[in-house]
Order: sequence, then structure tokens, then C-alpha cells
Amino acid sequence: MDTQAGFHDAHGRHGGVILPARPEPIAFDPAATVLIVVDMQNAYASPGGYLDLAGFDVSETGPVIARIIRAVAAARAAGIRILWFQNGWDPDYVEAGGPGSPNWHKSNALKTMRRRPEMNAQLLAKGSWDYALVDALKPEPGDIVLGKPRYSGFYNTPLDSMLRARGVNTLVFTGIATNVCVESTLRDGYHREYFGIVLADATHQAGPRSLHEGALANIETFFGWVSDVASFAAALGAQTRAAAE
Ligand SMILES: NC(=O)N/C=C\C(=O)O
Repeated sequence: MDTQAGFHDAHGRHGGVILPARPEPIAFDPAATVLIVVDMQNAYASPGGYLDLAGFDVSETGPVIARIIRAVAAARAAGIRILWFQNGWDPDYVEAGGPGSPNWHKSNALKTMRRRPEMNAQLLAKGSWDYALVDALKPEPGDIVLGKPRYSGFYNTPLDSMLRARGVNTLVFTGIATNVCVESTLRDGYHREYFGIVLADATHQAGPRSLHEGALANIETFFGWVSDVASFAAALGAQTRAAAE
């Protein structure tokens, strides 16, 4: 029997949707799938947000936001739950960790505020404009909105138990940054037996474009599958039509 990649039950059955992807098509069950929107906050997507202030190029995030809107709409129409992550900490930065945490040394937001004290408590601080999701992306009732204090959504969050309690085995990723929080969360999901799919054109990198391409190659080769928004929407539409027949 020619089985597709992706979750199969003990009888070799998958959930009906077959998504064109690299390195091969992947099957998934919409009822066991969550669409994860990673950190689509002003910090990472908007001019004047943390990444912009830290010198990263965010000028091309507009089309990514438009494609995330399309992916969210297709997922909702297929009954796939949406989960929105927001990366950041309390305004006193207790959750960010002090000099005893590598986060203190590596976070470009914390380093920017140490260089520019006038920015203190503005970057990635809960309740700030920087921490808020961009205006074009609005969670709806029934969506899950989850804060996370580090790059990976599995670190110090209830993500894993929330997914397992809902019988989720497949995670579809969109958001920013391909090479940091998207890849970190997908990789940690892999090590927890979740099938990870990234919609490449609904993600954007932090740093040069080569980091985006490198993250996708890494995911495709070692951790998951790489597809795109149009294929995702078409596969879900086909399954919805088939179910209606
Ligand atoms: N959301 C992300 O990928 N963040 C990357 C860097 C940072 O948060 O400092």
C-alpha cells in the first residue's frame, strides 16, 4: 500500500487531506491539526517594532501577512483550530531572565534596550504596542492565544498538554521568524512526535534571506515538511468538497 507521509493510525489510515509538500506529500486530519501563527506582533512585522529598531529588514512582511490571512481563513473553513503565539515578557522583564540566562545575552530586544535605555519596557513587553499582534491579524472566539517567554513555543508554556488534550498530531506553521521561533517550535514539536508542516510563503526571516532558505532546507531534510499557502488552501478546499458530496 502506497502510504503518504504524515500521521497514520494503527490501521494505516490518515485523515483525508493530502498536501503537496517537500520532500514528499503529507497527509493530515484537519480534526487533529492546529494552524500555528508564530509571533505576528508589531515587534517582528511592523516598522518601528523591535526587529526594525534592532536593524533587521521588515520591509517585506506585508505580503506575508496577506498570505497568513488566507491560510487562517482556509483553516477555519476546514475546522482547523488556530493558535496565535506572542513572544515576550512582563514589563519588569522578570520572565526574560537576568545575566544568568543566555536569553539576557542573546535577545536582540534586551540588548537594544540596554543600548537605548529610553526604549526600556517598550520592546516585547506585555501590554505594549510592540508586543501586540499586528492590526491586520485578529484572533476570533475559539482561537487559542498563548504567550511564550523564549523562542520555542514548547518552552515554559502549556502548549504540549493543550495539543495532546485535543488529540492534535499535526502542526502547520506560519509567522516570524522562519529561522528562529518558527523553526525552534517546529523542531521541538518533532521531538515530541508532532508532524510539522511550514507554509514557506507565510513566514519571514530575521536576518538575511539566506537564513529563511536555510531554515526551510533544514526543516525539509530533518524535521518536517515544507508547503505553501495556495497548496494548503486548495487541499483543504478539495477535501471539504469531497466531504460534501
Ligand atoms: N519570533 C522570533 O522568531 N523571534 C526572533 C528573535 C527574538 O525574539 O529576539
